[in-house]
Amino acid sequence: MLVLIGKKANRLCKTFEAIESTTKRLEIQEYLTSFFKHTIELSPGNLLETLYLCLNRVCPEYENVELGIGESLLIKAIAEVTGRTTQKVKNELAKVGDLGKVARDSKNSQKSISSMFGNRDKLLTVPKVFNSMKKIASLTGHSSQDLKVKEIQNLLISCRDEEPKFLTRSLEGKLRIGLAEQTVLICLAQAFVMTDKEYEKLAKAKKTEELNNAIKTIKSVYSELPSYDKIVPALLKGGIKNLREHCKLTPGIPLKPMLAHPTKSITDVLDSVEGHKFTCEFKYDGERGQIHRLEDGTTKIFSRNLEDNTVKYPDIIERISKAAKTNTKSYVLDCEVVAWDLEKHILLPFQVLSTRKRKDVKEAEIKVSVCLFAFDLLYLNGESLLKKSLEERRKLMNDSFQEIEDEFSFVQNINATNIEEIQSYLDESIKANCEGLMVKILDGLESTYEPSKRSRNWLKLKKDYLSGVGDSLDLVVVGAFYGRGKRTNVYGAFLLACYDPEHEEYQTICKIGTGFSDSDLETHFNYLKEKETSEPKSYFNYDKGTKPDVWFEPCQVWEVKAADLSISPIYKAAIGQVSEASKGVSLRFPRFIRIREDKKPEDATTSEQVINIIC
Ligand SMILES: Nc1ncnc2c1ncn2[C@@H]1O[C@H](COP(=O)(O)OP(=O)(O)OP(=O)(O)O)[C@@H](O)[C@H]1O
Ligand SMILES: [Mg+2]
Ligand SMILES: [Mg+2]
Repeated sequence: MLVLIGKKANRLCKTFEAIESTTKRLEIQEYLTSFFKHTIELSPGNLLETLYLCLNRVCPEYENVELGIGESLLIKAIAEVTGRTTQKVKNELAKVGDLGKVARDSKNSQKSISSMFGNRDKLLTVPKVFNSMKKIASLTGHSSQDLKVKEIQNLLISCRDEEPKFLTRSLEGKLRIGLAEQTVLICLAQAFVMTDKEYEKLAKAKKTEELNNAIKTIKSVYSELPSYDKIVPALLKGGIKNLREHCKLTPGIPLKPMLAHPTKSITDVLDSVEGHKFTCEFKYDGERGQIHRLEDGTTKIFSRNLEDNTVKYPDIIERISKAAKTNTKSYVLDCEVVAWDLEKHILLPFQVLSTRKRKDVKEAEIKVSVCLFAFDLLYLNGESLLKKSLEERRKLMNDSFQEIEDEFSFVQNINATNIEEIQSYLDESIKANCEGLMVKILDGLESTYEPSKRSRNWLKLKKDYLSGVGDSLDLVVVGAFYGRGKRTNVYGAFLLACYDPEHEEYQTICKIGTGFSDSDLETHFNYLKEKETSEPKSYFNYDKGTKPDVWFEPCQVWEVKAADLSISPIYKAAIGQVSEASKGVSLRFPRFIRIREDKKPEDATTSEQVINIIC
């Protein structure tokens, strides 16, 4: 069992070490729960900061502050603190593949600094590390690079033992100790239950029940209100029992959107919804928009990834108050923003929307008009609607908003019942420039809004994949091959990977050279050449036989269509999970569709989703 010694940061570091050294879920939970318990008992004021350090973040996810300090800045700081040349640090990195380990080894082999370990004032503490990281993440502008290096150096100087490793990795934004957010939530819930005085007195079965209930509560609260800034103080004040009361869906704080499950045929769909009342809606091809109207009258719009898109859509902000009826004061509305042809009154494809500017958009200069298609209402006038049925939510939405021609509309839908009706509605949706249909259960417990879940109560049915893979995949570019012939000045083909959150690694899935226009290839080359790394990242799972000419930092997600999936001896997606241990999955005839600006590498298609497609 873990020995907790020394000051707080070192204890946290020891916990990280213990977590990293095992892959057993229960052991990981035991380490972290015990650490949280100590923190709650001994220094509750540090709990929030501790939690953020575990999650490798400095603020709620939706504020989108990226740590991600570039490799070259870190190398510079490490070199200066340890008295090595940057070249030496780079050489080490090429050998070891993990800048964290390089920092630790350089630091620990350096004798002159060791005298500092005796100076307790210089030891790292959780608040010191957290505040420095927050400061580093917020620095911008001309002189910020130097200031960042200085701040990093200050931290590194005070590091000892394994601290440089975890600190460096955290600064890179890649802690990677195998600690998923769901695990952190579980441990937080357990720690609060276990520190309750009454808990020890309970019988064993009752204890298990309490723990399970607490975990359920915290997960559900977090998906409605993804902000530890709100949750941790509420927990410290009223414990887990009162959490739901203090932390509810709040306009202004985006919730993780409900996601849909892919299907491959109409009979698939009908099997799934059998016995339920359901609805078929057009599936519009634009960008998701979660519109929040706060009590104070402010309006905000958030993307699928909880990014604040308010400045991108001044036109939407302006019109939404006309669409809301007089009695509609505060709300959260789930919509799709789609490019719109004002003259012909028709939908335009996603490609048109993607040309719209992202920042500093002035209403008078907007070239791409959009129409808003509302499909769900999650909050209305001070009340969360998440637990209501879709039928009830839809009725409230229809009663609270009014359509405005060319600007705001409810999604088109019918309550079909048989294959023929669904087929003809699917054809109609394609004619209208939509991607296909969304089929949703309308009533009963299965029709509540499930934040962040890829639910079977929402099914997507796309036209072109009825007989193929069912859906496109969103994959990360991890490497490239130099082009030949016409493509000599750019990369000609790329190595793609899916993401496995369980092992925190990117697993290669195919080589792709099709679907690119000449201008696509140029765009990709110009963007990706800056992202080349000398060695593959240690968290890439690949086979030597597929080694590309250059490797990249994982930085971009591409939507890709494929004709089929097959078992492969050289690609690593879902390795060992669909066939023999040494085999993975690969895509057949992959074709590039578009860049997914709204997804980060870790939001890419997961190996579990790949398994679902192939099985
Ligand atoms: N009627 C609708 N109801 C719900 N979502 C809709 C509707 N019409 C369009 N959408 C869009 O479809 C998306 C879900 O399908 P899509 O295949 O585009 O997902 P995605 O963005 O690729 O994400 P993922 O592949 O992870 O599900 C929603 O996030 C939303 O943006
Ligand atoms: Mg879409
Ligand atoms: Mg998709």
